[in-house]
Amino acid sequence: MSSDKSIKPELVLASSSPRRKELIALLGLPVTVMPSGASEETPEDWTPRQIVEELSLRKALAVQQEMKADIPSDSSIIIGSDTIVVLDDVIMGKPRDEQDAFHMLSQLSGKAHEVYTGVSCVRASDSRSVTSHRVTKVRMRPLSEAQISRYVATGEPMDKAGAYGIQEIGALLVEAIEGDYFNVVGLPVSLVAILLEQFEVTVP
Ligand SMILES: Cc1cn([C@H]2C[C@H](O)[C@@H](COP(=O)(O)OP(=O)(O)OP(=O)(O)O)O2)c(=O)[nH]c1=O
Repeated sequence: MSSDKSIKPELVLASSSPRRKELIALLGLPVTVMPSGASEETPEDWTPRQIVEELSLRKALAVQQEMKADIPSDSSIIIGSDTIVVLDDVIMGKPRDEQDAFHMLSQLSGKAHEVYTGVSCVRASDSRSVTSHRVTKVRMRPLSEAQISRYVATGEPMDKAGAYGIQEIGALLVEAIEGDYFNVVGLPVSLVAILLEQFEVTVP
């Protein structure tokens, strides 16, 4: 056994997502949750990669600014994340209302799309940041209008990009995925582990 000289910091999850909270626990480090009030507005001409990377950094930096009011622990690392669904050149965030959810699911029906998730880690003490993203391909089975209506009526789509949750009833709509499942759920945990290595933080 080698001696463990790695740093064990506190993680601060800059998110209100219950899925991200559950997933980050897999890293086995102490976690505090501080939802970020950062704006999710982006310019029309940004690429999917730009959107998820910039927004994840924006969310983490907003929480870092808030933490300055408290006494920041030097070893705290703030983690921000953002997920979008991309169908050809259509970018889908969370639906505005049930009608929007129905429209998104009608577009996704019977086709493959990409889920982009950005992750940003910001060190509280000096604002050093590392940011990256992952892409997962998801193919949905063809859905009838009645099936989409019934799914929308469950209320599940409303807080999720692309109006579905692969980890819940939305699993029944998905035919195949290619890539990181956790990326679709909203936090690619192995990418978080890779980014944390940049701060000499090792996790199992
Ligand atoms: C595609 C898909 C998305 N999602 C979720 C992940 C994200 O929580 C959400 C996309 O919205 P985001 O804006 O990425 O995140 P959020 O508003 O839920 O939380 P915060 O900004 O505070 O971190 O969609 C699923 O839970 N399952 C899925 O299958």
